[in-house]
Amino acid sequence: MENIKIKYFSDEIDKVEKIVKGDWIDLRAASNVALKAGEFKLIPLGVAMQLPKGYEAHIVPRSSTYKNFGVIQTNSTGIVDETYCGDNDQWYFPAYALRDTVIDVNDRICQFRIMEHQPEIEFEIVEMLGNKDRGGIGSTGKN
Ligand SMILES: O=c1ccn([C@H]2C[C@H](O)[C@@H](COP(=O)(O)OP(=O)(O)OP(=O)(O)O)O2)c(=O)[nH]1
Repeated sequence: MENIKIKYFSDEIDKVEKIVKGDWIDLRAASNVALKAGEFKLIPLGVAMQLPKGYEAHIVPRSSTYKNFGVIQTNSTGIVDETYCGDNDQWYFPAYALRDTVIDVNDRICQFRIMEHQPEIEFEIVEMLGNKDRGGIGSTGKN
């Protein structure tokens, strides 16, 4: 069991908890947000966290986020660094609206999980990798 210190920036959102049906942990909009089609806004998620040592967090949309709210997450996956743990390091959801939309405070708009950092990596420059080519993108065909 890992411990995560969490600070809330709003009393209007429910506390973070694992939703019984999903493995990832849902996050909520911490304010009412209206977006016009084509507009971008950083939506505050109302939390800051001290992640366990050696971990980062990955934020992605919920599968239903686009259907419910008409927004996509502009960075596709948000990475929260372990060092992003100051008292003002609130988490945000970068949202791009494809239609006029309203997101209400406390709506569950995205989800996160923690991941261990990748191992330390050293790059070794070579002339040849010496392996068989797999083939380019799509080279295995459609069916
Ligand atoms: O969807 C996201 C992605 C990132 N962050 C926070 C946590 C992360 O640690 C910090 C910086 O993110 P990142 O390093 O991906 O952004 P950058 O564009 O490289 O900015 P910076 O110069 O702050 O590193 O912003 C969020 O709140 N939401």
